[in-house]
Amino acid sequence: MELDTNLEQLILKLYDIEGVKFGDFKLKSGIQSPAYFDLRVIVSYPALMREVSQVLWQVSMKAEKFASICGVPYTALPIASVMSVDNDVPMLIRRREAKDYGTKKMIEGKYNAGDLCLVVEDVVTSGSSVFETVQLLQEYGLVVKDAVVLLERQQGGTERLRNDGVNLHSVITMTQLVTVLKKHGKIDETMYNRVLKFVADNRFDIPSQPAVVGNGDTTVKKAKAEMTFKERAELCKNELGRRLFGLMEDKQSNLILSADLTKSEDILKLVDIVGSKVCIVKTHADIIEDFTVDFVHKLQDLAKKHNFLIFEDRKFADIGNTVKYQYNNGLHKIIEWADIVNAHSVSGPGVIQGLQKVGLEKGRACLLIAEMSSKGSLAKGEYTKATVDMAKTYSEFVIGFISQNRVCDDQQFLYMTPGVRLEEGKDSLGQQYVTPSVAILQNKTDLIIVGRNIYNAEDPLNVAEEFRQAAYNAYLKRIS
Ligand SMILES: O=c1ccn([C@@H]2O[C@H](COP(=O)(O)O)[C@@H](O)[C@H]2O)c(=O)[nH]1
Repeated sequence: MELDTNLEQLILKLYDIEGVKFGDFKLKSGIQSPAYFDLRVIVSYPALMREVSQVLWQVSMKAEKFASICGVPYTALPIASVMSVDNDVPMLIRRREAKDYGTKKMIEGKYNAGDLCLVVEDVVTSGSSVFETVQLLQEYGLVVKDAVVLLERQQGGTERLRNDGVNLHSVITMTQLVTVLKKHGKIDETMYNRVLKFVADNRFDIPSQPAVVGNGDTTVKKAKAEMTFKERAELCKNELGRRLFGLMEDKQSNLILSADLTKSEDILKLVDIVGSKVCIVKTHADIIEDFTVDFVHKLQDLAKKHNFLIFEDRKFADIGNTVKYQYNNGLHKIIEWADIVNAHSVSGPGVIQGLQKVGLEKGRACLLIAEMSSKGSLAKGEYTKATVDMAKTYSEFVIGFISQNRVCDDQQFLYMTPGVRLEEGKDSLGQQYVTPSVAILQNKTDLIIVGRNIYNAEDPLNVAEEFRQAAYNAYLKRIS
């Protein structure tokens, strides 16, 4: 569809302020994209901010009459504020994290249960950010039927939201954007085609056919896209793995606490606080300054009390004979207390053979590191594929992967994702973060691993509960 001149001018302005860029960009999902949008920059251009708010307001006229509007944090927050003030419509603020004092409300502002609220967003790709906000508003009794977005990337967001009962009204589509920029000589034909191909090749479509998953004895048993954790337990060849699948569903938790503290007392205190919210507690024994057998016993007592498994994130990576000793002997005697350990596949299958030689008879299980969350990780492509093949060969002991994505379509395995925070971002040492919904809904992994965001929180219990809900609700949504 052709755009009117005002929208053409708006697109050119967004390009001029570098809100829209072309080249090679790594998206939060790890995918390489030829186009990148950073509309946060609009706050530095008040006239453009007003223009964007006005076009979004115009498109909101297609929505059912609403009582309030709510911007998806953060970029759409100031946009929604301008729409609210200019059009005298009340606004609600969605918090990213609950305050640990006062009301602890995640939605701020005045509203009544049953009020219709319009959601405002700057860019939609899969629709997951809009949907997270919709879900939260619904939890507070609000009703959402419509959302408006400045730029729809045409990667399936509109369809996914429609499937969730939300009509998305967009001002500009990706096709319209690149058509205008090509027409005005801002991008050439090659980039135009690259972007459109990227969009077509990277859609987050709702599965319309029953998925054909796995092979041989792990084939899906019923005509639906995704099996439940309990159903998948039946496919798992390791008893501890089966227990974990069941535990996740019984406890309604696919949250792993990464208890990366250096004093045993601090770890035990933290684990006792959040133990009821997690299905696994992950340790790094070699960072604990006062590691003792007594600490291990206390941790095991807490595991019984709160019903979670213990995962020592040892990342074995040597030849089979050496890892066998590292697992069984030494100061930490990991085999004695860790239900689960993990290994890099870099040294070949010998690492699994060495570990399973001592681990299997004790009822232990192992994860392979198929991908890492850190920037520049070499665990990708052929390495990841070879890791998956190894896991399939040793699936009596290997119950899944540490990975950022569902690295294979085999539902006997569990996919566990580190680098998860309530907001996307990174730390200063290469760690990269996605949100629980990106991990579970978009990248289709099963469990999230969270460290600093929980143990550094003033109220770890509250934050752990927030992660638990976000991750488990995302799983429920995926299987529904
Ligand atoms: O690819 C990987 C593999 C392991 N980790 C571990 O997970 C936690 C993450 O901690 P945050 O504080 O939430 O960043 C940590 O123990 C890492 O060693 C990972 O981050 N990425």
